[in-house]
Amino acid sequence: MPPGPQTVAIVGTGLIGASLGLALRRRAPETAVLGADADAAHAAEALRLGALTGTGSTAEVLASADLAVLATPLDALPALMELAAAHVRPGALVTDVGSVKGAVLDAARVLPQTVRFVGGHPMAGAAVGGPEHADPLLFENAVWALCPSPGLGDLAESAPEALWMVETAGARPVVLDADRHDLVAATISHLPQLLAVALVETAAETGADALGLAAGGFRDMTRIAGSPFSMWGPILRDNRTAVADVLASFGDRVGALRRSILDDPTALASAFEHAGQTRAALPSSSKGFLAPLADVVVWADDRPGFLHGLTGTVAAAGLNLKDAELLRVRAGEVGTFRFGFETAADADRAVEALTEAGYRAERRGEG
Ligand SMILES: NC(=O)C1=CN([C@@H]2O[C@H](COP(=O)(O)OP(=O)(O)OC[C@H]3O[C@@H](n4cnc5c(N)ncnc54)[C@H](O)[C@@H]3O)[C@@H](O)[C@H]2O)C=CC1
Ligand SMILES: O=C(O)C(=O)Cc1ccc(O)cc1
Repeated sequence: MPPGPQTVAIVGTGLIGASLGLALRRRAPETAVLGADADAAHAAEALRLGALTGTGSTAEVLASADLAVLATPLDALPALMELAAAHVRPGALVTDVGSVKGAVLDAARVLPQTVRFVGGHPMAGAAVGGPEHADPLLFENAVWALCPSPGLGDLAESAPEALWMVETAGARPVVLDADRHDLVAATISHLPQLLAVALVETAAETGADALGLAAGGFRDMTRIAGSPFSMWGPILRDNRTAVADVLASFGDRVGALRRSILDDPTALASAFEHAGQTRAALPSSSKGFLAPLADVVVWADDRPGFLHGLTGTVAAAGLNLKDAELLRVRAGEVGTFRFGFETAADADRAVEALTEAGYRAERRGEG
């Protein structure tokens, strides 16, 4: 891992900022992490949770930083770039966590030549904001997109602090250009957010009885429908061109599905088959699209302490759980858990230890 900075400043200590602080404090306790927030209660809460080693005004923390992370909603960034231009020390690196990158790289042009900027976007989050929902493991195994300013070249040479931050947070850096990032984010993040909203609105328009009948599929597809507009409004504004293009292509696809439902069952079947194959090829066990983890599936028992015993067995075998997911559960019925391990050997050992302890556990997938 590249060497870390002495002092990190996090401006905006909400969900993402405080989660990053918690992860850095855990993995790099020698690094000072200073925080500032327009809402003093958020900075105080992040400090109380142990995500920060100190707090100060935005200008103060920016002036102390070797690495400054802007973790506010997107609409605050242009003014914060001006503040960073006035206060960040020469030689320091500035980054952000915003969900759109082209507009942020434009705003970063006010930084002086002596201050480097790399746009960042962790591909992990939650539908609720605020430091009270912070989680040190939020970024574990997630992809973290990095979009360097023009002229920076290889980040390992020009901005190792950015790679250090991502890796220390437990995430996997993916370097790409801002335009490509914004088109991909429009497709795999901004479109799904809009579809979740549209699905709920469509069902609500059909009537309360429709929502009452909704099953797991509707729930899965609409989990993010309630994400805060205070975050999504600026995202959709800053990425409106790419989002409008992606919505138009999606509209064409919906139109084609409608035509094939009415007159072309073969085309409909082939769309299902192609989508099924494409979806199956996604590594289910990593949060992003990089190297998959090795999976173990464990059948749940409806008894108190089940999960505690399960994770205890894995820990007692000296194995490091990288990811966990409840796969199927309905009220009053048992489900299955998927556990992800870094290597196939770890996953095999977990199956052995769990089976010995009386659980039904199996390896899944080829990983
Ligand atoms: N929540 C999510 O799932 C993800 C969010 N992001 C991006 O991260 C950014 C932050 O999101 P969250 O942490 O979820 O939001 P949040 O609402 O939990 O935190 C934002 C914090 O910034 C503070 N703030 C607002 N304006 C400020 C200013 N001018 N100066 C200092 N502090 C200010 C707020 O008081 C709040 O504490 C957004 O730009 C979003 O695009 C990226 C990936 C995932
Ligand atoms: O909760 C989820 O599944 C998300 O997809 C969260 C999320 C929201 C915004 C981003 O820019 C990145 C990730």
